[in-house]
Amino acid sequence: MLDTKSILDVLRPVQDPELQKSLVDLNMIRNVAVDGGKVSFTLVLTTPACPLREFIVQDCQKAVKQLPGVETVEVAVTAETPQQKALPNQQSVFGTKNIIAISSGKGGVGKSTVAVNVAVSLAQLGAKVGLLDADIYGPNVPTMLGLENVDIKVDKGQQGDILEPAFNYGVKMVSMGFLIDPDQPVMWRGPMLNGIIRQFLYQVNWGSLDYLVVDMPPGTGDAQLTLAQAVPMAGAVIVTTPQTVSLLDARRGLKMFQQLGVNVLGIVENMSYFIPPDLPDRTYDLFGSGGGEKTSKELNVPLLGCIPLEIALREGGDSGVPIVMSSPESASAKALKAIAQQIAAKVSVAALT
Ligand SMILES: Nc1ncnc2c1ncn2[C@@H]1O[C@H](COP(=O)(O)OP(=O)(O)OP(=O)(O)O)[C@@H](O)[C@H]1O
Repeated sequence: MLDTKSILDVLRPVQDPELQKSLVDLNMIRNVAVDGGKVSFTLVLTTPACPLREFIVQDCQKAVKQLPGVETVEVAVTAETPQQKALPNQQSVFGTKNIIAISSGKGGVGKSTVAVNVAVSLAQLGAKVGLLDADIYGPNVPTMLGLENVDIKVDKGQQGDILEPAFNYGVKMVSMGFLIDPDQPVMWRGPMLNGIIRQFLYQVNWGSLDYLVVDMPPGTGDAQLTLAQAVPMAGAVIVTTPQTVSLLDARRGLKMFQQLGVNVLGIVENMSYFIPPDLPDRTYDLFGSGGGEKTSKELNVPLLGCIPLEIALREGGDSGVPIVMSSPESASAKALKAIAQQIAAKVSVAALT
């Protein structure tokens, strides 16, 4: 007989491919209903950006259709992102489930480009997303998000000033660029960093967020230390280019996060190959190839993806319309979206294991 129990029994062997556990045991199958031959249930994923969504739905449908008498299987998909737990000396950001640092050993490798496009991709996929631009030396996130000339509002709260984040493309954002005078010499900025990062974590009206993406300053310095000590980090992503120097710097960054006890989610190789706009079928390895893959194998961390060098990606940054918005079908937008999904999946696995 078709009933809730028989449906759950047949779904029990279906596993979440990342967590390698039964969907039923993980409480990811809910609201099972049977109406004659019509079966329906809700699949609750661990991230709205799940890269394997279709695959899991198909697995579920296949399993239920084995039962005699089943005519149709309707699967409603939702998500509940798990929350990263704080260590005893850390203070979580109220309402924020996961903090992800986007870092690089060296400047100019495309760290902000990755941070912005990953944040917008996650929002496009239905996640609640914040972006904290902590890059004190080159805070270019406001330009890339089309928020260059916004005035941020400050609310006088009982516990001090609370900043209202700027907002575009589904992403809430604050930037060092809002607080520092662009003409101020860079050497005066370092000592302010710790205080501003804390202010950006705890005195911004972030609301509820699945992911707070942090665009870190390049290198291995104070910002990384402040963040790792203050808040529970879901993980760090290291952006690099295929050049040898850049990869060496990436290795250093990776070791630093590992020493700070921060889970390194993986490496992103940017500017992997060049796609000429007039010859989109041709690609050129301008900086050599395979470096990211080699480093990921050597250091035993995943390669989350490779992004081509594309003129439209730079133009998207300059014009304030990220490429995942303006040209979602371009090679770099597809790579960035897939990277965002990989990051989200790895964050959920880390929180649940
Ligand atoms: N794959 C790419 N294709 C084309 N242009 C790119 C690509 N990645 C980054 N760029 C461009 O390179 C420049 C530097 O990128 P970005 O600002 O993201 O680097 P960064 O590592 O954050 O630098 P900084 O250290 O100054 O913060 C930008 O103009 C950006 O648009």
